[in-house]
Amino acid sequence: MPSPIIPIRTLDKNGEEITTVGFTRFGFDSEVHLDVLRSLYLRPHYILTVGADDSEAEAVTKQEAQHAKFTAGLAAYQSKSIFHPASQSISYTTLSRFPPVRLLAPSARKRVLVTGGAGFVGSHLVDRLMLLGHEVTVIDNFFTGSKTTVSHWVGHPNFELVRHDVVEPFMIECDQIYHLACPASPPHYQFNAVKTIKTSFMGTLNMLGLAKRTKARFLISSTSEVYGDPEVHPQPEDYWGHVNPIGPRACYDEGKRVAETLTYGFHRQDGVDVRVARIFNTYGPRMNPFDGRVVSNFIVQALKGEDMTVYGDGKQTRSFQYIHDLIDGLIALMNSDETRPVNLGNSDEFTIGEFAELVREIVEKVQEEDGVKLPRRVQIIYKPMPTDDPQKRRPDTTRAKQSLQWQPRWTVRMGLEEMVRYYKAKMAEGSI
Ligand SMILES: O=c1ccn([C@@H]2O[C@H](COP(=O)(O)OP(=O)(O)O[C@H]3OC[C@@H](O)[C@H](O)[C@H]3O)[C@@H](O)[C@H]2O)c(=O)[nH]1
Repeated sequence: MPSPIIPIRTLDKNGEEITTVGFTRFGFDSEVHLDVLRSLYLRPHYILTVGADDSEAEAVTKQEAQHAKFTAGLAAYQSKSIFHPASQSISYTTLSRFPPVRLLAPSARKRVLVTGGAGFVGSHLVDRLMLLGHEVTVIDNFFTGSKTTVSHWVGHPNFELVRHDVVEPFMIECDQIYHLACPASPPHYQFNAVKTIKTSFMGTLNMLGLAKRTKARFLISSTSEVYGDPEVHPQPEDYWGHVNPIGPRACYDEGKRVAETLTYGFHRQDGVDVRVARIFNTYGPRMNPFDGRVVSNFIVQALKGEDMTVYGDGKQTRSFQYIHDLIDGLIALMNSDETRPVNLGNSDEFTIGEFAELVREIVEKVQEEDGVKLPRRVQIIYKPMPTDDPQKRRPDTTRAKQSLQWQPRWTVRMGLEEMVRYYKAKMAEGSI
């Protein structure tokens, strides 16, 4: 894989530079250059909009010049978008070349189904699997996912995108199933609680049925929410949890709990080869800026100069993991022999109040680097605490370390900086 140069230095928790993500483990090579991955999601945030006096051609020329400056000659594998404020419209161009993918021997190439593959986590998994040379089919109902997250692969011979809702059966021949489909942000999953439970239960039932027939290995994305408002801290996998079965979060918490129960039912009864990832709070580029979760809310608020909304007194805690660490963990788990549930999360724990201050500081730093003058410092304001909001959360990742030799590498600061740059680009193109 060529290693193009993008002038961003990312240091891991030990101060070592991160140039690649992934690793060879359990006979599966998941390593790709970070710069190649970035070229799929990180647009230069200097995207120009068409000015009142600019023709579209002039705007494109200006945009290309800025683009070349930022990427130092690297082809960014994304369609270009040009925002026209006067008509509130956006023009997309098509890609002239797909990102280069590894050439694998047919015996090494896997046919992988990713449900929810146009979502935040799914699209990053798709990028990785595609760059590694596998054949990927995405099914998504686009309730919270978006075609734009995978549009750079549409038309590629190794890729297929299908609009499909997992509550209906789906037939395909495949070797591995990453079952990620389900809204994950509290406002989204509470929007239609019955549909969320249906998705968790019937979607998982359908995908397990498919795994049984095809003998594909099945991985489900479960969640730290199965621990509810935990009485044990940090949370190991053998903690059974503390969930309110009739509260507003139950559609998701109990939905995922029953999905895990189904998964182990098929495993014991039918010998389906299963993997269960309990994912803790994760953030990164392509997270829907309006999905209502804390990281996207805080960054968007700070970038727009609006007050940052802390719910409750801000003393509740969360531990935030960067998307690339999660994808490393998911791929390692899928290819390992570990059939027990595995926590995937970062153990760097923050109170939400502290986290708001950190996000504000990072947004200010990036704005300063870009020469943006802020009219005033954004304020942190307090709003009512949502019902049943867990008071603390931090993963015990001993099992992931022992079984997968996996530990998060990204510092929260590094991940946040990248996400701020991503959202700046989104704002520049008018989509935030
Ligand atoms: O604007 C906001 C948004 C959220 N918050 C608070 O920040 C904390 C984190 O909230 P989020 O909505 O980001 O996420 P939660 O931890 O509640 O749920 C998440 O848990 C793990 C995943 O499986 C799911 O993606 C999601 O359900 C909560 O205490 C919430 O009340 C704010 O203070 N302000």
